[in-house]
Order: sequence, then structure tokens, then C-alpha cells
Amino acid sequence: MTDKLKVGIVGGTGMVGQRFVELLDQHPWFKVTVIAASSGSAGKTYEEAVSGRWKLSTPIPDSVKNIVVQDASKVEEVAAGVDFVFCAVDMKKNEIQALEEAYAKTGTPVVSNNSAHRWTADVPMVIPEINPSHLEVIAAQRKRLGTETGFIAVKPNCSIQSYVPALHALLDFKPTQVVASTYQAISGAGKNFTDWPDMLDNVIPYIGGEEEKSEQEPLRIWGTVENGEIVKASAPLITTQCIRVPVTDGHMATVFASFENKPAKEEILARWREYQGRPQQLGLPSAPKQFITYFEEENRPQTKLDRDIENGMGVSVGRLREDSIYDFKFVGLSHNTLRGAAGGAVLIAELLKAEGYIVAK
Ligand SMILES: N[C@@H](CC=O)C(=O)O
Repeated sequence: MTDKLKVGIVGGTGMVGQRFVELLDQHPWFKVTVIAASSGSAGKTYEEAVSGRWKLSTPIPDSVKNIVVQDASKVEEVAAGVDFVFCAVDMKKNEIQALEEAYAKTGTPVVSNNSAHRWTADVPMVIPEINPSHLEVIAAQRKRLGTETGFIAVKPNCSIQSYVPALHALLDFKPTQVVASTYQAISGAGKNFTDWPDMLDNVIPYIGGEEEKSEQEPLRIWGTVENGEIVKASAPLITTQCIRVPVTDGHMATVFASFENKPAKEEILARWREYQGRPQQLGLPSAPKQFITYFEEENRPQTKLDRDIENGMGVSVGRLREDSIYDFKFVGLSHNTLRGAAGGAVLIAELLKAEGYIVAK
């Protein structure tokens, strides 16, 4: 490919925005041409705007240091310089909904990390390996928004990515009940230990809104497309507890599951080993070669050792065993700011491009 698509990052100075910047540097299909943020950062170079608050261990890429940050609320101006945008902003839900729709109405595709539109009936919420067919609702959404080229597509909450992929590979055994407890890294709250010293040597048993998202969003991912809308699945029944733990990156989940047709352990392991989704079939640039990796060792997956598997885009699973109350239990792990946030969104954008939904303006 010679001409890369021009990308804007709306909310480019926050932690997820920084991950977008990092992942898109040297991307084979996409090039960051615009970074937009709040009016307080507008007019500064990107390097100035993130000075003292760059949170990643890699340096700020040279390719973006001198980009002058634009005001994200000046939608027409931002949209004029890009083919599509990623959006990761920190605003009220109704403001995010309005902002993303405003971008879409300029004819600009929006790939969003925000939760604001996750339950808008004609907005696809996608894990590319699991429900790429939900992109079909974009046609209905475009009609509603009055645009031929713009639309919004969103990624789900980070925490579900540590257990939904493993369950998805077993869907034809019909999971009936799932209990998941998540152990979530502090980067999920946009923080590191310098910003949040109280998290050192500490565990907080509450993350606002997280349990509702963790229980409901999988059902939308497993939903069906009916008349241009996603209709959520009615099973399995899911209950969760979401806990903040003192690790930088990586959300772990302990999972108990029962099935209508209980599989054998070997069948489960085979499904995980063999599972491939559309990104693997298409060979998308950010797709992990192995989506689900099972560790035989009893003390794996470990957050620090395994969160970066497949460049942070793979999902690790371990400790599969029969349970005395449920059929099986296991542990899952995914990188929350890569697979669970910016990386997952970049993979959605690659799928959208490969499927012809995102094109050069
Ligand atoms: N809501 C999540 C964000 C994902 O990383 C969290 O708080 O961890």
C-alpha cells in the first residue's frame, strides 16, 4: 500500500490517546495527521501538550511531536484533515454522544473507545474476532444520521476481553451460567502509580459502573442483527465482581461456567487452540496470530509475564479444571490498554478498512 489513510485522534493527550499515538506510529495503513483535545491543549505542539503527563514507557514518536493540537470541539476543522478518527475523550455521556455524531455527520467514520454509544441500537460494538457481522448495522446508522460515509463503531469495555473470547470459542456448547471476577490494572482508570500512590499495597473492591458493563456487554457482543439493530442475546446469565488491583497494565479474570452441553476438557482446549476469527483470516496488521493462548503451567497466566502476548493483542488462559459447583473454572488475562482499548480499536479500524467501510475521502 502506498497511500496511507489520514487519521485523527480525538482525545489524543489522555492515556488511551497516547496508546493510539504509539500504535499508529509506523502503522502500515494509517498515518496520524491530526491530534485534537480540549481547548486547554489546543494550539500547543503535541510534545508540549503531553509534557509531564506522557504515561507510556516508549518515547513520544518523532512523527507526532510537532503536530499542533486542534480543538476537538471544532468538528468541521478536525474532520477536514482526516479520513477517519479514533475517539477517546473524557466528557459526560451525552456530550460524547453528540460529539461522535457530529463527527460522523461530517462524513467521517468514528472508531470509539468511549462507552457512550455502546448501547445505541444501530452502532456496532465489536471485538473483530467475535462479531464482525455486526458491522452490517452501519447501513441503518448512516441512514439515521443522514450521511453516506460517516458512522460510529465502538469497542466494548476492556474487562470483558479477558473472559469473553475464551467463552466465545465454546459458544456451541451453550454456556448457561457464568461467574467472573476481574482483577483490573490501574491504567484502566487512566492512572499510573505516580498519579495514584494510594494504590500501592492496596486493593479496592469497587470500580464504578464496571460490573454492569461486564455483565451486559457480552450479551450485546453475542447478539443478533435484526432490522438494522443489534438485539442482545438472552444467555448466558452472567454475574461479576470487578476489583482494582495494584498492577500497571493487564486485566485478569477468574471464571466459572456451566454449559447446557458440558464439553470435555480436551474439547475446550482444542477450541481455544484452534479458534480463528476474521482478523486472522484477513491477516490484518494488528491481528494476533494466536488469538487465545492456553498455558499448561499452574502459575500462568501471570499479569506481568503474559499481558504483552502477541504485542498485547492476544488473550491468555490457564488453570482450566472441573469445578464442584459449576462445570469448569479457568483464569483469563488481556492487556487492558492494548487489546482492551487502543489496540482493539485499531484492529476494528483495520477490519473496517478491509471490509470497505473506511476509505480515503
Ligand atoms: N473501565 C475500565 C477501563 C479499562 O481498562 C477500568 O476502569 O479498568
